[in-house]
Amino acid sequence: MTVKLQMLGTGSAFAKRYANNNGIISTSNTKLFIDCGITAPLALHQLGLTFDQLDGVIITHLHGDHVGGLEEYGFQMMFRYKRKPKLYIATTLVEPLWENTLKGGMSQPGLECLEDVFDVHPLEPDTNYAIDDELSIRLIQTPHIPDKSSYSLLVNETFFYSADMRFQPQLLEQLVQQGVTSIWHDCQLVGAGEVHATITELLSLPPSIQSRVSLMHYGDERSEWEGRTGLMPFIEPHHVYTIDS
Ligand SMILES: Nc1ccn([C@@H]2O[C@@H]3COP(=O)(O)O[C@H]3[C@H]2O)c(=O)n1
Ligand SMILES: [Zn+2]
Ligand SMILES: [Zn+2]
Repeated sequence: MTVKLQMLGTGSAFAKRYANNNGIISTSNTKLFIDCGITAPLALHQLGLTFDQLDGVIITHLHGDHVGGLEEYGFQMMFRYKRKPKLYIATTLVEPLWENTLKGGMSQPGLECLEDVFDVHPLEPDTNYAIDDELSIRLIQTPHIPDKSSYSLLVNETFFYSADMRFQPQLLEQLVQQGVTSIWHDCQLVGAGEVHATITELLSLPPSIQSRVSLMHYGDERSEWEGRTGLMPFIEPHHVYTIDS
């Protein structure tokens, strides 16, 4: 059983050297986007892939660097490939994704709700969902923007993908105690960490946690930080990682 994860990009929302922090998670049967942000359609093309080569998408929250590519994804699947992609998303985000993000661009006669475009699979947090025989996903609600729902992903009980979240050392400790062996964490390299964990905060983690952490969702200043991130390597865009070995 091998689950692979390849990042289309590893950049922060404002990064220009790195595409949005979106991934492709795959098993022998299934290939899904993890988020589909503004730069995802171009990043996918640059990897030599097309939308019909994926089965669907898992969404973590409604910022543009995570959902800004969904209009093109939905339209390409509808008009070019004639198939509804799967959309795995927290129940709380189903209505706002349509009403606040997609409706303005996508609504027309026959396209009146999210289900008209996607095969929607609403997910409850703290519940494991078997995507296929090799892949289970659990959403964990984590703090990002006050009063806006945002979710991290726990994959096969062993891999934690923060998506966008503020520093939560107790949660990270608890996850490791429960058997998580690998943590991919968003990382703000410059400035105060009002909505993301900062590199300073992450460097305060004990070695037992740091040794499991890799850094993603970083800014264009990454090169200035090479060798200065403790035990935590940067995730490389486009590299194919095996995440549950
Ligand atoms: N309260 C907020 C809201 C947003 N932001 C910035 O906007 C970005 C949106 O995408 P993100 O990846 O969540 O990162 C957010 C912050 O850079 C921010 O800095 N403070
Ligand atoms: Zn983001
Ligand atoms: Zn965000």
